[in-house]
Amino acid sequence: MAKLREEIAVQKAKETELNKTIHITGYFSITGLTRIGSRLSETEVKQLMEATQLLPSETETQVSNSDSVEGLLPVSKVYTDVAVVPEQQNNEIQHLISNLQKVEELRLKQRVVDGKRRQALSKILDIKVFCRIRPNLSKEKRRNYEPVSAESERVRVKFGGTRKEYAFDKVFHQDTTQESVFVEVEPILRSAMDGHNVCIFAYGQTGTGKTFTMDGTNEQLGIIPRAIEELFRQTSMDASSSFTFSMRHLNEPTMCRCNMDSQLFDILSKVLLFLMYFEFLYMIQWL
Ligand SMILES: Nc1ncnc2c1ncn2[C@@H]1O[C@H](COP(=O)(O)OP(=O)(O)OP(=O)(O)O)[C@@H](O)[C@H]1O
Repeated sequence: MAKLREEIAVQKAKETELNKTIHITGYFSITGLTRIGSRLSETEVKQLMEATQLLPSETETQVSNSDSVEGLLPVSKVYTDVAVVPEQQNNEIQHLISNLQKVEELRLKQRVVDGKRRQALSKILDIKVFCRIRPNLSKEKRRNYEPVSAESERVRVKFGGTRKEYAFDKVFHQDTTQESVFVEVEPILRSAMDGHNVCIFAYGQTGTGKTFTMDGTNEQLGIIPRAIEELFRQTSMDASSSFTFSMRHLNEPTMCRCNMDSQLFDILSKVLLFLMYFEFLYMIQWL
């Protein structure tokens, strides 16, 4: 009998020891779960706890003090402390994460496309020379002959028995709208946003339409206001970057009045600085 009692005491001691181990294992498992809690849904945590038989049965609402191990919280207390993310919030978080991944992928794609566009533009955007022919104004006397005839890239000028022909990248005819002129200039703005220094200038004799082309009127905006508007529009579309532009607007009216003789005209043509207009130097500089 005494031996039997001794045996029972040993078994009880073993049982107590085993219970301690279960609580300790349970505690650390749940602590681990709370660390990754933000990634697990409530159901997932429950399933895990049920699998390890640590979750108290639904009927078990109260846990006696004897359940707690010295220095450790009872299992039910630990369970309620677990920071479980509710199912709906978890879905929203997963949705947000997948959206962020998509945005990041799109950004990467855009960077590749930007790189290609930059390469393409640097090939196209050399020096471009355009010629705009001003229409006759109502106050001007109509001549019975046309001193200027133009094609899409050539202009022929007849004056004093001489004829001259000039080649351009593009010729804007008399009826060309401000918008059509700006469309040709627009790629240069993209180039400015890519970090290149760009310059647009108009050259020409007084009254030929430099101010009209660059500034325009309230009804017919010229290159400068359209360019500023377009720059703001494009930069506001890219919230991930910040842009700093510096612009200079130079006016050199005397030069064309004093020196508009054929000699200077020829020199300018030869060094490829020729434009029909030269009054405004409009510089957009990337810093
Ligand atoms: N493409 C055009 N269509 C209609 N009107 C034009 C055009 N170009 C110029 N004009 C008109 O011609 C006149 C002279 O143009 P503008 O003042 O732009 O010349 P400018 O080259 O700037 O002259 P200046 O060197 O004396 O300042 C203005 O009344 C302007 O409205």
